[in-house]
Amino acid sequence: MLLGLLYGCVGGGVALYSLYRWIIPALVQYHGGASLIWHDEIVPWVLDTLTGSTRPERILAAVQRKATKGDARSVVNTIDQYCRYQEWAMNVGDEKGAILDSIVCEVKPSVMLELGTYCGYSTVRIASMLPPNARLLTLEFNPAYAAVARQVIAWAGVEDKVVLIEGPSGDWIPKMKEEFGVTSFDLVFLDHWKDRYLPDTKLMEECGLLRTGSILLADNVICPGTPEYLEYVRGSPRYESKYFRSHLEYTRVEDGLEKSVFLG
Ligand SMILES: C[S@@+](CC[C@H](N)C(=O)[O-])C[C@H]1O[C@@H](n2cnc3c(N)ncnc32)[C@H](O)[C@@H]1O
Ligand SMILES: [Mg+2]
Repeated sequence: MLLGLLYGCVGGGVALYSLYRWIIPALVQYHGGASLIWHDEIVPWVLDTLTGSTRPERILAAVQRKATKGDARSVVNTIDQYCRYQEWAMNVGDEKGAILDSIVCEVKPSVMLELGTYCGYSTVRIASMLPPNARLLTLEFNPAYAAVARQVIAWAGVEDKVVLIEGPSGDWIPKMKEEFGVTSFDLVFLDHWKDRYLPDTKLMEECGLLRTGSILLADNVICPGTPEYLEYVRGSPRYESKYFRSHLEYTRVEDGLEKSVFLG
């Protein structure tokens, strides 16, 4: 009787763990909405409750445990490993990250803006590809995320190239020229909340932060999706726009990056 109860408990535990670890992730990996609900709401809630820590804190701990200090690639690889096999997170990720790398290499920006830092994954990725003397300004309005990002950026040894600005994009974009001496951005990586892509693009235009040839690179244009932004850059004579098909970070759900050249 007691043995039966024990087997029942162990069996139930194994079944629950398998469901959490393999079965549900396999079922949701091709569906954008289901993937985001599972990975971005249910799993973090469970893990936050069980561990008393937050996902950015766990990502930072993985970096401190596994990544080589001063080695940006090792930091990027450590976060990718953690987020692919342990816990999903909203970094641009390895697959779209390779496209981001190639565009940064091609543009060789002197001054670049990133909207949405989160834990600093893409910040480190971009900063490690920048030419000498280039600057990356990155904006994050969540102070807890910014605190983690500062430590990740320092661990990667790229802090000399990065200016992390805390606050909402709508407040900071109009102050970029006077506060940071920016003339215009060579490249802008848009990866903050999706409903801000279009208003912030228009704000950058109004503030004269885009010059002929400036490039906007927007993440997640399919999942979660930015339909108004896509309609704008694809329909406006002021932009020449191209889609790079890929997948939502760490899943098989379709997503991609939109590269838009500002024509003036
Ligand atoms: C998808 S995550 C960024 C991921 C990061 N670029 C990467 O790939 O590693 C989006 C981040 O943007 C921040 N954010 C959203 N809207 C913002 C805004 N209007 N101003 C500043 N930060 C914002 C969120 O707090 C979140 O950390
Ligand atoms: Mg993204």
